[in-house]
Amino acid sequence: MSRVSCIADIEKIALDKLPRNARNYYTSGSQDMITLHENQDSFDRIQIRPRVLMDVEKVDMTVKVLGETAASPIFVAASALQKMADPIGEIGGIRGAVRHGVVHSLSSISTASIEEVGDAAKALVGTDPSFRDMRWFQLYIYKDRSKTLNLIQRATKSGCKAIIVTVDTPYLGRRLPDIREPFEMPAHLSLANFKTGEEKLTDDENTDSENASWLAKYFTEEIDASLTWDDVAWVKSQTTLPVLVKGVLSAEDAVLAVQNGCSGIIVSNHGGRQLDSAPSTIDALYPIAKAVNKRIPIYLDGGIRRGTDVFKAIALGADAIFVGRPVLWALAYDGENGVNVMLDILVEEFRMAMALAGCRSIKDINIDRVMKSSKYTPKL
Ligand SMILES: Cc1cc2nc3c(=O)[nH]c(=O)nc-3n(C[C@H](O)[C@H](O)[C@H](O)COP(=O)(O)O)c2cc1C
Ligand SMILES: CCCCCCC(=O)C(=O)O
Repeated sequence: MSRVSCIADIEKIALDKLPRNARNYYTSGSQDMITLHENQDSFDRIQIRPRVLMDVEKVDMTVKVLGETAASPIFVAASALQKMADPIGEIGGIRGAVRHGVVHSLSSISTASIEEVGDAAKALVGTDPSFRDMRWFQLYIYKDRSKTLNLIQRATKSGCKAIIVTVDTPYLGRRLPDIREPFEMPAHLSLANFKTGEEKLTDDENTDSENASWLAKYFTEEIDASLTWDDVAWVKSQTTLPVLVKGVLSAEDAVLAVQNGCSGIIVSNHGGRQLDSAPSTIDALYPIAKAVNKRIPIYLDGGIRRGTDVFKAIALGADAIFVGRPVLWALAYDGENGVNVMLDILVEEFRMAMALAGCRSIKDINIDRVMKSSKYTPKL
C-alpha cells in the first residue's frame, strides 16, 4: 500500500482504483458543480491568525457533543452505498469512528444495515477505554411513513444517539455524470435497511434515462418532497432521541430549527450535490452561528479536507465537522485501515493547526483567529 500523507493523496489513489460507475456517483456534484468546487475553494480564502508563546505542549481536541465527549471534532458523515468503495463498506467507517472516539452517521441508504453497523460498534467499544460508540442515524423521510417509522425505531433500538433528518433533498440534484452514464447498482449489493425486493434496484427504464438518472427516479418515487417543519415535528414525536436537521444554509432556517425544538443543525449543501450555486458551507456558517447564538450546536460538512479547514470551521462557529467523500476515498484506498489512516491524518493535522495557531483547547478557537485573505477578495 503506497504511503499517504494527506487526504489529497488518498483521493488520488482512490480515484485510480474505483470502478467508473462508483467514481461517477461519489465524485459528482450537481449541474456545473459550482457549489462542489466552492466548498473547498472557500476554505482557501480564509487565513488563520496565529498567536505565539501560548504553551501548546499539550493540546486538548475533545468536544462535548449531545452530552457526551468526543475525542476530536472530526466526525464521519452519512453517505449512501459505501460497499461500492470496498466490500467492508459502512462497517469500516463505524470501526474507524469508534476507534477515534467520534460520531459516525449512517445513511438510510446504506449497504450495511442499522443492526450490522450497531453490532460492529458494540463489538469494538468495550475493547479499549478510549473507544466510543457515538452512532447517529441519517433519516430520509419516505412517502411511506411506516417505512420511515421502521427506520426510526430500528435506529433507536440499536443504540443510535441521534436522528439526523436530511432536509435538502426533496428531489435528488441533477448530477450530470449519473444522467449521461446511467448508474448501475452492483448486483451483489442491496439497500440493507430494506427487505429484499422491497426496494427496486434495477431500472427497466435505464435505457430512457436521458433526463433523470435511476437514482433520481428512486428518489422521486420514494422520498417525500412535500416536507415542512410539521414533518420534523412528526419525527420528534416518534422518538426520544435528539433530532437534528441536515442541509441548513440560511440564518432564517437555522432560527426555525431552534424554534422547532431541533437539537442541532448541520450546515450542509450535501457536498455540492443538490442546489448548484448554493453557497459553500464555510461561507454560509458565520451568519448562521450569529443567529443561533449558541442555543443549539452547529455542525458543518462540505469540502473539509485538511486540519486547517476544521480549524476555520470551528473559528467561524461550528462545534464540530463531518467528512463525507474522504471516508469513501479512504475505503477505496484501503478499506477499514484506510478509514483509520484518513482519520489519523486529519486529527494530526488539526492538532498541528491548533498548536501552531496558539490554541490549547477548542474554546480558544474563535473568530479572532481567522481573517479573509486579501489575495482572494473578489473585484466587483
Ligand atoms: C456519494 C455520496 C452519498 C451521499 N449520501 C448521502 C445520504 O445518503 N444522506 C445524506 O444526508 N447525505 C448524503 N451525502 C452527503 C454527505 O452526508 C455530506 O453532506 C457531504 O458528502 C459532505 O461533503 P464532502 O463530501 O465534501 O465532505 C452523500 C454524499 C456523497 C458524496
Ligand atoms: C439509491 C438512491 C439514491 C441515494 C442517494 C443518496 C444521496 O443522498 C446522495 O447524495 O447520493
